Amino acid sequence: MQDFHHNRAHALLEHAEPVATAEEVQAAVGRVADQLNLRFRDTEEASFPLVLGVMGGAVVFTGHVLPLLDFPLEFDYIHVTRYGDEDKGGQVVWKVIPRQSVEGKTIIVLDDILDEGETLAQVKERLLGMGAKEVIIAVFADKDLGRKKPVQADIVGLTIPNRFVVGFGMDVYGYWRNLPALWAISPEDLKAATLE
Ligand SMILES: O=P(O)(O)OC[C@H]1O[C@H](OP(=O)(O)OP(=O)(O)O)[C@H](O)[C@@H]1O
Ligand code: HPA
Repeated sequence: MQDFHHNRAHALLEHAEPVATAEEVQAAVGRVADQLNLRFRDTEEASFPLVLGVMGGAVVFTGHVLPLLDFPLEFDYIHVTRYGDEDKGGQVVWKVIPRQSVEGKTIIVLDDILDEGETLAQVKERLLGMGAKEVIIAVFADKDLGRKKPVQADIVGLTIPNRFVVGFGMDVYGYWRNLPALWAISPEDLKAATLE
């Protein structure tokens, strides 16, 4: 079984093409942090935003961006998924909803990728429905689909091509969230690794 996963995970990377190096990834994280710091610097209101990381993909991005933020904040996570171990999105499933009140709060939602936008559209709608004052969406990567999405990100680290990508928290069939750089998986390798 271990051999199976080892081989399958490596086969998926065999023809992968680089999308962003580890250095470019870190530069993108820095840009997101700079924009958030600018937005929350010297705000008139006693702004104390609640940062919500959207697990599981946002775990790496969140871990890198949080220490770069220089304003007081509180942090929690939500867990929402719609891809599971697939390369195509399905229904949005909420595994963990916000565990504290969001009422009246400014929320910063951190996620790894805005792809078709279904996940973050639902997240934003739900948070606003729960009484959040404002929802600011910051994503590490925005996939250029060449069409309008149901939600826009307020802050984007990198705009990436319309390819299935992996690394920096993003997985392919559950593998390779741990890669420090971003790679596009070849469609043939994606197909070959599909389990019946
Ligand atoms: O814009 P969309 O097309 O909705 O896709 C974006 C979402 O897909 C990924 O989550 P996924 O469902 O793969 O779960 P994960 O975070 O556990 O990887 C990613 O973390 C985003 O939350
Ligand atoms: O391109 C992607 N890669 C990994 N996870 C994703 N979730 C949405 N799009 C992607």
